[in-house]
Amino acid sequence: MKNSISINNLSKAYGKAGVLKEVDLQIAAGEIFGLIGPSGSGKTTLVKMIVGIESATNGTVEVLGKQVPNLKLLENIGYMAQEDALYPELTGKENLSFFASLYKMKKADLKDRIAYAADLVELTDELGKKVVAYSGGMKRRLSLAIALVHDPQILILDEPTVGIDPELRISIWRELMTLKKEQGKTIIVTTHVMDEAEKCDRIAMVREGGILAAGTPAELKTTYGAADLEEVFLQAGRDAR
Ligand SMILES: Nc1ncnc2c1ncn2[C@@H]1O[C@H](COP(=O)(O)OP(=O)(O)OP(=O)(O)O)[C@@H](O)[C@H]1O
Repeated sequence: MKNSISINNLSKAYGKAGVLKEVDLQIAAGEIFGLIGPSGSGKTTLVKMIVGIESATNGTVEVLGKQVPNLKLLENIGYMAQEDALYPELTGKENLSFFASLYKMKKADLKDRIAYAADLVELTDELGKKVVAYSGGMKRRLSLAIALVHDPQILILDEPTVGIDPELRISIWRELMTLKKEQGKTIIVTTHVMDEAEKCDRIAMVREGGILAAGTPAELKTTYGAADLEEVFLQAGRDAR
C-alpha cells in the first residue's frame, strides 16, 4: 500500500534535551495509526512535526510525497491539537466558519461541511452559543469538527476523546472507521486509552523519544506474549529499562 506519511531518521531536541531520537515510521494511506506511550514520551512532538509546526533537528518527514514543512500540504491535513485553539468570544458556528474560510471551498460546500462536522460531534444545537460558555468536552468536540471541516485526506488527532463522554466517544470512533473505510482517509491518533489503541490498524509504542515497537495490535500481543495491549505496554516498558 502507498505510504501517506514517511518519517526518516527524525530527531528533535529542545536545547540540549533530545525529545525524539532517530524515529523511522511509515504510515500507509487509508490506515488508522495509533501512537501510544507514557506522558512526556514524545507523541505530541512527533505529531506536531508531521503537521509541520515543529521543525526537525535532524531527519525528514514526508506527507503525500512532499517534504514537511509545506504550506500547501495544510489543505490535506486536519489537525486537532491537545490544547483547544478556539476563539472564546465567537460562537461555535463562527469558529467553524472562520477556520473553514482559511481553505478554498465553495460557499455551498462550506455550509454543508459545517453542518456535517457539527452533526458528527453532536454540537448542532449548541452552534449559536459563544465558546466561552462551552464545557471542556464541548470545546474538544468543536476542535474535532474544525479538524474535519475542510475534508482533509489526513487527520491527525492528539488525544481527541479526552473529556468526551463514553457514548459520544464510541460514536466518534465509529465515524473515524467510516471515514477510513468509505473515504480512504489516513488517521493518526495519540491516545492513552487502550481500547482505542485496539481499534487502530497499527500502533507504535513511543518511549523516551523512540519507537519501541510497531505493528498491528495482534502482532504486538503475540510479540510480547500478552493478553491485551495494556500488558504489551507494561511489558515493553519493562524490557526497555
Ligand atoms: N517547546 C518545548 N520546549 C521544551 N521541551 C519541550 C517542549 N515541548 C515538549 N517538550 C518536552 O518534550 C518531551 C515530550 O513531550 P510531548 O508533549 O511530545 O510528550 P507526549 O508523549 O505527547 O506526552 P502526553 O502524553 O503527556 O501528552 C517532554 O519531556 C516535554 O517536556
